[in-house]
Amino acid sequence: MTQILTCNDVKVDFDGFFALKGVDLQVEQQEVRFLIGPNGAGKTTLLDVICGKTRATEGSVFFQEMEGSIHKLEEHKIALAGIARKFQAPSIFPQLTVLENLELAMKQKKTLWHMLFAKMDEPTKEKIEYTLEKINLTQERNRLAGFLAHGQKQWLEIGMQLIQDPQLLLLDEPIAGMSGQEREKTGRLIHDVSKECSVLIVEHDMEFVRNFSKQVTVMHEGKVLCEGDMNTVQNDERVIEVYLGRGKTHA
Ligand SMILES: Nc1ncnc2c1ncn2[C@@H]1O[C@H](COP(=O)(O)OP(=O)(O)OP(=O)(O)O)[C@@H](O)[C@H]1O
Repeated sequence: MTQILTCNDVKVDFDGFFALKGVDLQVEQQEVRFLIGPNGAGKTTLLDVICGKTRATEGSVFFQEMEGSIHKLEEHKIALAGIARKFQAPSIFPQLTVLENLELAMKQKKTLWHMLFAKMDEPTKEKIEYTLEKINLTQERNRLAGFLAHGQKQWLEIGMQLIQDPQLLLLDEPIAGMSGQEREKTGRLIHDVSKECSVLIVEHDMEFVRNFSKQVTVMHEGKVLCEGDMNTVQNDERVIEVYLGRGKTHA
């Protein structure tokens, strides 16, 4: 398998407080990687570094075949290079339909001329149909996004990222607030997505991780504590200590 992302010794210093103290992480092509760990472990900060929202103080982040580390690139350049980030709060346009939201997301990569004057060509239409199908919203295409159920809004947002053809999708607690059925559908969607792009997910819900993970990376106090399948990490003494040692029982 080819690596798509390599983080080497990534450190983040917030005015003297090191949120990341030297993180090494590799993600392979078509991999779904879960990132877990107690509150404050540095999971979100790591996603922020990868997408360019936060600057690493030290270390490097290599993406695909790109020359040099991407950690000094601006956020929009990293997005253009193929790293998409879905934040916890949906950023869909509630007053537009599902279809219009996807059209808008697709146009983000185009020129101003295209955005204003170009009609949707056949490949664009096909792409939108394909994405609608993938995120399970074909039937909802003409509904205003604001009226969608919570889970559907999250899927639309994932669709708006996917339509821009990322090679790596970063998700921060994608199932927060979802019903059991929505979680199940989201898990399947993520695995479906991974056929086309790698997915790195921060998640606290251990049942979801257990059900949908292959490889899990556990972070603790700004470092990677251990890696492996869920069975391996759950039985790792260090992991038991950081979860149970702090009175947490959900690992
Ligand atoms: N902008 C910032 N300035 C100062 N400290 C920060 C900043 N952002 C995060 N931190 C601190 O860095 C540490 C890591 O935070 P981070 O949000 O990455 O952890 P996390 O593992 O995602 O936690 P959670 O699971 O609670 O979301 C925390 O102690 C947090 O308070």
